[in-house]
Amino acid sequence: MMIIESRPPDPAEPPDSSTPPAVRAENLTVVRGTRTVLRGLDFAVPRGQITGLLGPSGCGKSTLMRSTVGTQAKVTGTLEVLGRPAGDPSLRSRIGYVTQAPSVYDDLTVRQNLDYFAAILDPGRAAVERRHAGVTQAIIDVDLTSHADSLAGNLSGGQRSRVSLAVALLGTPELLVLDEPTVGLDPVLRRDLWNLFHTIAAERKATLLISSHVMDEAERCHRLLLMREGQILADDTPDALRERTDSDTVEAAFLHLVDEAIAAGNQSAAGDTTDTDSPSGAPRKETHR
Ligand SMILES: Nc1ncnc2c1ncn2[C@@H]1O[C@H](COP(=O)(O)OP(=O)(O)OP(=O)(O)O)[C@@H](O)[C@H]1O
Repeated sequence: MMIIESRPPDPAEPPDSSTPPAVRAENLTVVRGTRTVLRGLDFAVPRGQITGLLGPSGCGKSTLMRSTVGTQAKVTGTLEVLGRPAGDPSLRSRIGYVTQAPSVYDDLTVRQNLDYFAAILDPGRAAVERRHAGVTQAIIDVDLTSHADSLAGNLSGGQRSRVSLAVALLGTPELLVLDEPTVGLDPVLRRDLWNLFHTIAAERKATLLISSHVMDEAERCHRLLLMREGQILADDTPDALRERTDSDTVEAAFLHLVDEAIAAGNQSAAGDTTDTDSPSGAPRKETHR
């Protein structure tokens, strides 16, 4: 694998305005239990780029991802994915999704895990060779060739995460939704995975939506959705965010935006006591394009 730079390479191509964005949300609202977890979000995720979804634990990142892949209940508002309503059956083979917990069978080897999922995606005897080639390529992509015949149960946490990622890469999906794929990994593995994400975006022209609560990973994304308490604080490039907030890092920019949101919330609370929907008094959203 190549060495990653701390700044992301340019996207393969500028976003094509004639095709709809990979994800488009308007007034996206999600209720879980008795709580409104996502609060009227508006955003667009452009195609062919890496968009980072960043925010503190519990702010709603996984909920937004589950909504995008169609596994979340009680979703209202508009949510379009690759030009179709989220959850549309036609999207199943076009999206790869990796949850936070690696979903692999411990009693199967790496290759057997992939063979199993490949057979579901692309069944039939006629597809044997195509499946074999796809599985071999996915194992190479995640750098697990030397462990292809190891039982998944005997792998390290990072290696198991990469098996999950390899499963998501089968079938060359147009959109990859990765929920905290680097959590718990050492710095070298994190760097290698980010290299892989950039290769996937550049060579396959795929769109990647990647969540993280590690702010230094933000610098590796083409665009960022910064979230806090179920709302979007900012939707912009890392450069634009740093510039706009006069900050050296995305982390400092994020803190600046949080302070701004709290100050604006305090002001509106002082002037208007009727809006009790926002738990921290933060504004409903601030979307910058
Ligand atoms: N089944 C549920 N019922 C009620 N509330 C829930 C449920 N699942 C999650 N929540 C709440 O929804 C909010 C958003 O959760 P979510 O998992 O989307 O956050 P997150 O940003 O992905 O967090 P993390 O980074 O820790 O994974 C949290 O406050 C959480 O407590």
